[in-house]
Amino acid sequence: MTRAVLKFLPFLIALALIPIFLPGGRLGSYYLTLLILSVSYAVAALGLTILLGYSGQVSLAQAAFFGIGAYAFAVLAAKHDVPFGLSAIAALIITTGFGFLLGLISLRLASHYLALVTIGFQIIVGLVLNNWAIVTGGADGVSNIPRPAYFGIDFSHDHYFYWLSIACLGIASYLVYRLRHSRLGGALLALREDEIAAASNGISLFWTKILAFTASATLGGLGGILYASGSMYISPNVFDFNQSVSFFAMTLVGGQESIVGTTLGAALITFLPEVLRFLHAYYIAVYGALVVIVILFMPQGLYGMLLRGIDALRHMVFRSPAEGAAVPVAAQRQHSLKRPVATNDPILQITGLRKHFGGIKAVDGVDFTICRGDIAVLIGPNGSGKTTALNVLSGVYTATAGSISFNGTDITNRRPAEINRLGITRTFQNIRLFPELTALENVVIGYYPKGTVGLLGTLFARRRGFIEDREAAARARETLRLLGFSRFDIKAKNLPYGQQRVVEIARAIVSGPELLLLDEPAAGMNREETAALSEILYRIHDLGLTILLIEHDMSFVASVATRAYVMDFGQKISEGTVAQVLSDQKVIKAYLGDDAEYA
Ligand SMILES: Nc1ncnc2c1ncn2[C@@H]1O[C@H](COP(=O)(O)OP(=O)(O)OP(=O)(O)O)[C@@H](O)[C@H]1O
Repeated sequence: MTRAVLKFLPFLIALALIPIFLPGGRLGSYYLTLLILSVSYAVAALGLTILLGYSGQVSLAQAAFFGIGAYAFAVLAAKHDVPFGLSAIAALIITTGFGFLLGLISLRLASHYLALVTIGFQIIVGLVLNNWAIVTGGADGVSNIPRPAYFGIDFSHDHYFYWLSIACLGIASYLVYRLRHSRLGGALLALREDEIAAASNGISLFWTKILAFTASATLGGLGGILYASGSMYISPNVFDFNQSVSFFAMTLVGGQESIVGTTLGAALITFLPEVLRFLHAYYIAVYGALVVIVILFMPQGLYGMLLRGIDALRHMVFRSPAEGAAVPVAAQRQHSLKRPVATNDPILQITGLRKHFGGIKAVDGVDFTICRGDIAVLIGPNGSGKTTALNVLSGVYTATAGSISFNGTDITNRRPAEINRLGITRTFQNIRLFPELTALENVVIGYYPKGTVGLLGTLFARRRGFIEDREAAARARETLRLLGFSRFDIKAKNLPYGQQRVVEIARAIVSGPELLLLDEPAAGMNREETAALSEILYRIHDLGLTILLIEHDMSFVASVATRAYVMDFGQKISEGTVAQVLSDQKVIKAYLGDDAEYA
């Protein structure tokens, strides 16, 4: 709380003081009206900060939610004399419901398809507002929208209403901040960075997308209520597609991930046309060009640029201490390097597994059993179906036929997040870290399935959320240190390849799974890094994990594996110890083809 308050309070106080400096007379009250509007826009644009900035979902329908909130409130309060508070709550519920609907649609679509659907939604809402005249008043709109009177304060006075709007903005900012710095916020960011990796780390794509859309719609609705009550009159043209583009621009120009940036963006987009009015007919063109320039050349928005400038200045004045260096695992206490002993207790049983892509039989009737305590390796020539098998195991692909049983539970064709929660985690052949997040944040997201605090807890039960977040961060640090890594605060995309692999493994084991699937963990590593990796595998194994890995590096395989399975053309062709399978004629033939006899 204190951190959020310290962050926003000075900014909100500065906003609240603005009316004191406005000129008197009609000009002053005109600017005050614009300020009230810009605060209502800022609240709605904060919805896009969640949806676009955090979760990466593109929506051009924020004006629709703004409109639904405004109209639902105005119709109830002005036409049916429902008390202000009740009308506002009902309007928020209705808007959230529409957000849920759009969220459901978004589950099947992404990027430009999703953007198109949101435009369609925006247009439908515009048409309804215009044509459902009996309820919305059609083109005439709704007038005489009330303002509240609470605690003996009559908010029909513009100054008071402005301060009420600032209070709403403060509450909205606080809630968005809390969401961002919680495990649900981590899930939103993970969704933005990489959906497959997010799902494989136990994050439900369904609920996370629904959360992003409903939270965004609720804030859109709240902005609409403030707008309707602030201007006391609404008509459909305010809530059209152009306004949705304006919300988009406010979020991008200010800085799509920044709460303060979005608020400043809203003010800028509201006031810029006024500042440019001296350009007469050309002002729209110049206004458009300025917005395009900011979006093109300042991807983090104006506020992001400002913060970077301040950061650069601070670096120049006070040189920052050197970043924590990586501690090479090999340089740490050496593990006993005792080859792990496998048991005969099956943990994973695969029976008749097939995965066909049209005519390609990538996996074609494979059976194998992994026992608790195994470090099992899946080898085979390129294109033999190993990664496909792993993808089916982890729920990334659905099986064409066959069954997979984990600890006696049938997990065939379950979703990746469910499989993760049952205790199977994985890494990917082409590392799938969340590139814009730090190493620590990546690993914290791996701990997501262990968290219990939901949305209400995140927003209102601060203590529980705080304790869980602290525990997740502690576990993430501990896991990274166990793997000899200490560059917690470096963005994943800036780490060298070998260290990215280590972070990905840490992310996969932080939640304490039973079975770890590794897809070519040694790929792209030099000899030293590969040696460190075997040490890492032993440490992980020591934690009680069973490991199944795909690997091409035979000396690495020979040094770590307790059991090996060989695939060729989608089928299992050999099974046994590494030495046994490597001397199997079928395996030699699969690798060397017709040269096998000669070899
Ligand atoms: N999504 C997909 N759509 C169509 N074909 C696919 C798909 N994924 C894999 N395949 C095909 O399935 C076969 C097996 O591929 P897979 O990646 O599983 O092999 P692999 O043994 O992991 O190879 P490598 O060792 O090179 O990674 C290949 O012919 C590949 O082209």
